[in-house]
Amino acid sequence: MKLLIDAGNTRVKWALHDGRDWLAQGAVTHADIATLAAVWAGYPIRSVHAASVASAAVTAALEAAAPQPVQWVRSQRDGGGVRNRYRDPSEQGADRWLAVLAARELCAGDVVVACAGTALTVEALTAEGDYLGGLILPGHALMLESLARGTANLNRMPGQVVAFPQGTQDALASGAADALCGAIERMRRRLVESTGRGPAELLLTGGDAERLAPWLAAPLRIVDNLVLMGLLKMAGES
Ligand SMILES: Nc1ncnc2c1ncn2[C@@H]1O[C@H](COP(=O)(O)OP(=O)(O)O)[C@@H](O)[C@H]1O
Ligand SMILES: CC(C)(COP(=O)(O)O)[C@@H](O)C(=O)NCCC(=O)O
Ligand SMILES: [K+]
Repeated sequence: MKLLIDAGNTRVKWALHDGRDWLAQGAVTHADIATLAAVWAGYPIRSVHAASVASAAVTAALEAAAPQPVQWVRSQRDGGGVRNRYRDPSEQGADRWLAVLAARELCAGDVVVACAGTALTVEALTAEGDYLGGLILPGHALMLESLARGTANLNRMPGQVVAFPQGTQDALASGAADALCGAIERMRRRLVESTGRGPAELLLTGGDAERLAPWLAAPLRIVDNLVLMGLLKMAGES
């Protein structure tokens, strides 16, 4: 049985896979990583495969909780039928590379991969397996927090997402939605323009995927734990 771990900047997501099925999964905040040791001790785990974009303290806590040595995965130049066009893959968050690898498994055609977590990342992958690159933006919570912190008047709850906001709370909610979804839709349009083909698929994952989905133009597919799926793929090949 394999333990797969995706350590993001807000939460650690994990899952167990026995070679055929996903058996268990969970998510904890950084403060609760130590509680995972007792959970994982209940399973016959043979190997542990993990990706982290979090702090050294988080990776150390995961190594302490894991029942086997952790095999840390990093972004690569090539693999799984994908060529990474990032100038320096060692600079890139492993979660981004793994989401793209998983997208390659799920979609045969051109695809935009949006991971809505602490940050929003938006990746462009062609049918030929060219991962062209991607965007990094503040995620939904960070965007609102930065406005609350950096201004005198915007520390308030967001309202409704509407076309023409006529109050501060609606303006905040709608601004965040347009920034996040606008970035995704612009990337989707650029990918279509650069390939000259029909519409690209959109895969959406991360803790805010359900929040963003209603604001995005269809068609789109929400995939839970895309990064863990990419980890499983890499673990199988290693
Ligand atoms: N149970 C939860 N705990 C924390 N954040 C959550 C939860 N459910 C949804 N979210 C949302 O998901 C975001 C974090 O998504 P996640 O994919 O876990 O991020 P990361 O990979 O950066 O750790 C938060 O900013 C929050 O808006
Ligand atoms: C962009 C990220 C902050 C996203 O992190 P997350 O929202 O998943 O916590 C992370 O992938 C990261 O730190 N990347 C390094 C820089 C890069 O990918 O170019
Ligand atoms: K992300």
